[in-house]
Amino acid sequence: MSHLLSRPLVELHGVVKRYRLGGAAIIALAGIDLRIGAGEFVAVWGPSGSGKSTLCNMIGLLDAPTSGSVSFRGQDAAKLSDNARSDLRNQGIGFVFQGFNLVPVLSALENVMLPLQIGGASALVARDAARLRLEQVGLGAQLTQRPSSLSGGQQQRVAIARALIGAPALVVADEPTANLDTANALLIIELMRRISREEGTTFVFSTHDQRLLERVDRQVMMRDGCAVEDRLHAATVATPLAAGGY
Ligand SMILES: Nc1ncnc2c1ncn2[C@@H]1O[C@H](COP(=O)(O)OP(=O)(O)OP(=O)(O)O)[C@@H](O)[C@H]1O
Repeated sequence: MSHLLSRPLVELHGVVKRYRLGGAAIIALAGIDLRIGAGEFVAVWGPSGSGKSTLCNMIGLLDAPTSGSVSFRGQDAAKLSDNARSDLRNQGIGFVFQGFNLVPVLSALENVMLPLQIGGASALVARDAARLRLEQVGLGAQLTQRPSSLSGGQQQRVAIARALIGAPALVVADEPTANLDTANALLIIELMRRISREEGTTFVFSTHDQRLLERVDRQVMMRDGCAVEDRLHAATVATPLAAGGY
């Protein structure tokens, strides 16, 4: 789907993020303009320190820019109260992290149920929805297992199921494959892309692994806080590795 034709879900205008470290100013983002449409599958690529995580935090409304604006579903995040911004984020955006961030004492099912229960859903409703999501990511047989008994790839699939449990329009994944081997990294990307295609969910993930870029529709290349390249790309589909993988 073209980012020029599709309705923008996220819009960044002139986004600058500056940090102070001692007396020095660090420019993490140097003025980013970006429009991400509904249903796009986007990789943010760049070397260490180029600003990928900072950009993900902006897109996910986890952090505010020093200057410039970030809008989600047409709403300028800076013009919302803290509560309204949290509501917008909680209802519209799911997150996946490099370290999976699962609760160790909870089962896979309980981990995925958690966001719905925090949002006020009954255990019955949350359990049914979580089971469906875990089946969708190929973990229907691992519902009662704790994270420590799952592989890294399986833990990240639980985290993806958890990110999707509220049916968000956008999933932001900061280096979701950094702790995985290549085979599992590719499976995770294929899984996210399949869900994006099936449900129209927008995915934005960061990576420093260039090999993953051929699996995405759009590549945003970061260098020194700037988006130096933003291009559409005909993604390679279904590899033998991914077929039947989960
Ligand atoms: N909280 C912070 N305080 C000070 N400087 C920061 C902070 N967060 C990020 N930076 C700096 O901003 C720049 C961009 O960091 P960022 O983490 O966004 O890059 P990255 O591309 O995600 O790097 P990596 O691949 O290593 O995670 C770096 O120079 C980093 O040191």
